[in-house]
Amino acid sequence: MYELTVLGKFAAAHSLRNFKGKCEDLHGHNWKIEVVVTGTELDKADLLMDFGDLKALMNQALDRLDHKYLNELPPFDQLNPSSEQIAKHLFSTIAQGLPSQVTMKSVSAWESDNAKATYLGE
Ligand SMILES: Nc1nc2c(c(=O)[nH]1)N=C([C@H](O)[C@H](O)COP(=O)(O)OP(=O)(O)OP(=O)(O)O)CN2
Ligand SMILES: [Zn+2]
Repeated sequence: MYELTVLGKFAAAHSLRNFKGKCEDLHGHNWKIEVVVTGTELDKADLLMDFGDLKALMNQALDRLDHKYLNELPPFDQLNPSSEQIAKHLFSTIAQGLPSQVTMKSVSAWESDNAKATYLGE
């Protein structure tokens, strides 16, 4: 089994609905994102998949969030833009673009240097 990890980042504003504290107010974060995929079959170049292709898929998903007010952007107009929901959203978005021999393992969203949420699938 092989595992690849790529890192990305985006900056955005959010507010957490029903959060009884300061995070209910509008504020922003520089999220750091970790995407981890796995698979067993290597291609003719002995790659599970090209890091560049995986980064391109990730960055396409992150570009949609970058410098936005997340609460106005689907699905976060309905779901709270917590780091948990951001990780889950990126997991399903990026998974749709993976080649058939590659499986999404996890997406982690670091909200600060010392706090992250990870989505591992159902
Ligand atoms: N499990 C989660 N907990 C919290 C989330 C989250 O997405 N998942 N998000 C927040 C807020 O976004 C909030 O902005 C974080 O604020 P806080 O915890 O106070 O952290 P700070 O960046 O202000 O750093 P300090 O450690 O307090 O200095 C809250 N919880
Ligand atoms: Zn926040």
